[in-house]
Amino acid sequence: MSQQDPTPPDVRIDEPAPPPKLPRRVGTSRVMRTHDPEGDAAKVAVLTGALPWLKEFHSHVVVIKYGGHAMVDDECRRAFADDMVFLRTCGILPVVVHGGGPQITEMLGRLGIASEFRGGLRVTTPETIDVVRMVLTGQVGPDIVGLINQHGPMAVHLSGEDGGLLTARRTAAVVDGEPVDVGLVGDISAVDPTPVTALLEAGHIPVVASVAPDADGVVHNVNADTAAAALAAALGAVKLVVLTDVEGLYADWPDRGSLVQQIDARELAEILPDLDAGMIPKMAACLRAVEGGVKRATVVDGRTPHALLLETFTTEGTGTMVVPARDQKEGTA
Ligand SMILES: Nc1ncnc2c1ncn2[C@@H]1O[C@H](COP(=O)(O)OP(=O)(O)O)[C@@H](O)[C@H]1O
Ligand SMILES: CC(=O)N[C@@H](CCC(=O)OP(=O)(O)O)C(=O)O
Repeated sequence: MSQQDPTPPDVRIDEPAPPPKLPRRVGTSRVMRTHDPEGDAAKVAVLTGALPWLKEFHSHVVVIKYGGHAMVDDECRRAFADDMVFLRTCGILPVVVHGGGPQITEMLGRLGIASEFRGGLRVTTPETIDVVRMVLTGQVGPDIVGLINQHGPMAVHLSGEDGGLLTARRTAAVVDGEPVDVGLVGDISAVDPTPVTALLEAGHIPVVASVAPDADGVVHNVNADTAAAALAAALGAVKLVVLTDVEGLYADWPDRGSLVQQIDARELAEILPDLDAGMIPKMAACLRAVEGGVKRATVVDGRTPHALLLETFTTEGTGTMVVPARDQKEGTA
């Protein structure tokens, strides 16, 4: 080291040493934080803005239809599970009805069976129903339960076959206004909500697969939107949220230029016959729920993590909301 350079070799004067890392809250150590009044005000606004909705939904059932197309990636699936636990922890009673259309199609493909849809419903042969039942009750449902239960043993899976929950009646698809036979596909003719209410009372989050026996015990494939709507009405749910792979209902499909924010049951009934395949069972389900006494039914983009929280706890919401027609609202007020 020269006389002109008094700096000891182990000290670098050009890069100041980083400040010591302080634990945020340990004993009496000081806690450092950046002063950010605007950021804090925004956080407070979000929290206080949620209050009316927490009050509105507290102790009420909210049915969430979780579509197979919304189970896109691990982040979304984890966010969905977090949201269910969030609702339950807030004192809201979430009931999940799940689909699994893409997962069924994938399994059928692996087994060399082609998938065909008519009017948004899967053509279901006796061979197909076995796969539908296996995928929904043996794969998709338990996967959802597993994710939720990473927070604690809350979720319990059941299907429409369990405890007499759902009874199906064979139904046809509607294509160009005409009924078309699609095999072992059912609509819901009866709901006995007891198995679900018992789970809710025990503090659980019921997760329901949409297969159901008819009056003779023959298992039918029920579109999950349809099952969710029937269950929401039977449970007296305050809200139905349908998570899918699109932002909501577009008035100008397939251009996606104009998303419908809110539509009432009467307007929806008018446009329903003109909708395209995937949206028919979905919007018919929203209509059925609202006509069955559910105050609002919303179609939300499940590919956006936590879209459900945004929809539930903000006044602006997100997606497309179906509300009762004005005279229906007055009649039920
Ligand atoms: N008017 C519309 N607005 C939005 N999406 C529509 C419309 N008409 C048809 N669709 C289609 O419906 C699909 C949603 O239905 P589907 O694929 O059955 O969903 P899921 O699997 O969630 O039940 C959308 O991805 C879109 O391709
Ligand atoms: C009759 C009918 O179409 N049943 C559906 C049931 C699953 C479902 O509805 O799944 P998504 O919600 O993911 O579409 C099917 O077989 O695909």
